[in-house]
Amino acid sequence: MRIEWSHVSKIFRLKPKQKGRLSSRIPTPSIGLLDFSATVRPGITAVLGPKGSGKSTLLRLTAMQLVPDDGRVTYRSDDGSFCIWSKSGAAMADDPMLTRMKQCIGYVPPLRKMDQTISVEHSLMYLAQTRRVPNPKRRAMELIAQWGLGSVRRVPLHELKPGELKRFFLAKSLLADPVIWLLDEPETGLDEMGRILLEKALASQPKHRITLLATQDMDLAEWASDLLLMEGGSCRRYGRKRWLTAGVPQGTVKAWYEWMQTFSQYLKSNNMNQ
Ligand SMILES: Nc1ncnc2c1ncn2[C@@H]1O[C@H](COP(=O)(O)OP(=O)(O)OP(=O)(O)O)[C@@H](O)[C@H]1O
Repeated sequence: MRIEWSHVSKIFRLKPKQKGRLSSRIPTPSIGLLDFSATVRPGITAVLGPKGSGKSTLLRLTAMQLVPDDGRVTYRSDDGSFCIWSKSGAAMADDPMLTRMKQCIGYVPPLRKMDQTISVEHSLMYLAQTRRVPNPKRRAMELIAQWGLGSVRRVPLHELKPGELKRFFLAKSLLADPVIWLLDEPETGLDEMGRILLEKALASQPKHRITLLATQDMDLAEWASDLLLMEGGSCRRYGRKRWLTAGVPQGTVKAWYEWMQTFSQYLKSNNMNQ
């Protein structure tokens, strides 16, 4: 499997606020992605970049939760078959190829509150059934054990502590054993046990899986095989971690990332002075 993004753009248009109310005047555009092109292969790709550089937009779009304004995402299988997510593709909402592809994607959103009264166990079993996972009860129990949720399996989702909820989201994203695993800042709200279990899952991930790990945590990014650096909604750099980090004396993702940011700031200030 490969994921190819070709000239993908996503612009959010927010109505400007006026005296605390939404005005009907011209909306302010905000760049989510701008002419983003890249291709990723199986392995773990750390998606890095400053706040607002488009990491979450890239993941939500790849999870088919957002529709691109322009360009397309191609999910290309090893047998030559492919599936395209684009504005025109999204119009065919019940396309069986897209539905099948969506089932191959596990997405972990940034931490958010849940007001659901369903228990951890029932929620996982129900979701496994709706996704037609074989033997839903067994799969739910496997994930409860894998993510250390045994003691809270009968607890309603709205009563979970943030760390437990994060582990629940991680478990849920893996229900259908996804070929594509999208993690949006998984470190946020994660407890100590969750951190250990997440690192274990990254270390033992199946060879065919593509994991996109959007993170601000440079230690977590060390688990990646590839690095993708974003800036202003575009791909600034993509490549093997070992080659990119070989260019900095410390040889770490943190040092490479800081060096790239210094370089960016230098270029920006140089352009402003011209
Ligand atoms: N739903 C939305 N409505 C309006 N603007 C949005 C929306 N989602 C993202 N944006 C804007 O798009 C840009 C990219 O945001 P995005 O969240 O993708 O960046 P990010 O790199 O994930 O940032 P962070 O590290 O803060 O999560 C930002 O300017 C953001 O304000």
